[in-house]
Amino acid sequence: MPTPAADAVAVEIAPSILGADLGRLSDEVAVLEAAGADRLHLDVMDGRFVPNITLGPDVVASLRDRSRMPFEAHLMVEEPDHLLGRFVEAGCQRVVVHAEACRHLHRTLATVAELGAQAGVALNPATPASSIQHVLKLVDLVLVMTVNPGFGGQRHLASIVPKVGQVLDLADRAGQSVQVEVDGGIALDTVGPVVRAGARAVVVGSALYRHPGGVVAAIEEIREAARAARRIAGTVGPR
Ligand SMILES: O=C(CO)[C@H](O)[C@H](O)COP(=O)(O)O
Ligand SMILES: [Fe+2]
Repeated sequence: MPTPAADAVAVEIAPSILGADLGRLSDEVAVLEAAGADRLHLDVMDGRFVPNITLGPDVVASLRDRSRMPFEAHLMVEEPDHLLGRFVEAGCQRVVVHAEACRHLHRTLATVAELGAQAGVALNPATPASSIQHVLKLVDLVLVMTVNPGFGGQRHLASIVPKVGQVLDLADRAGQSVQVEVDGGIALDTVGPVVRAGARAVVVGSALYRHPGGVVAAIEEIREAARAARRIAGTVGPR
């Protein structure tokens, strides 16, 4: 299997641990790393922005010592400014905040960069691509949500997928380069359209843990389906 970096049609796979056995979290992370995950997607929920509570920076810090994968924190947190430093110190290379959760989005993203991490911005299904036009120069990643955030295992909203192309068009016109990652209900049957729309990374949660062959087989199959979708689309350039 070619390494993603050497593979012109690679799509990065970022497992979400939401579907894992959280009582064995560090073992589950080790399995994902051994399975070839490109980075770990850490879903942080505050019980306010979304109706669920998950993990905080102390849990991330203890996982950091046990894994060499890049960590990406997806902060589903209302007004997250006070937590940005905690997640960077805990070892997150990228911090993704929700456009809808930040009163001063530009300032929040600039703070992430000042803290030395890569900044990402996430969009709820109802939030248009145009709402982040003014911050595209501050982010390296746009996370397009294809579920309403808050829970793993929800049905993928295929109607939101065209937003991937809309974000990429906006970035092109602004002369900015961003990666679009799609999060929500990604599985073998949903990964193709999001990749053909231009996504170059996908978050995968419950599909990994539902697969009868286990996490390794699930990552392998979804990675191959994503590569096939890129080949079919004939889009092996940056998009
Ligand atoms: O941000 C999220 C939910 O808010 C999760 O990353 C996402 O839902 C992953 O789980 P699944 O693949 O099961 O949808
Ligand atoms: Fe997520």
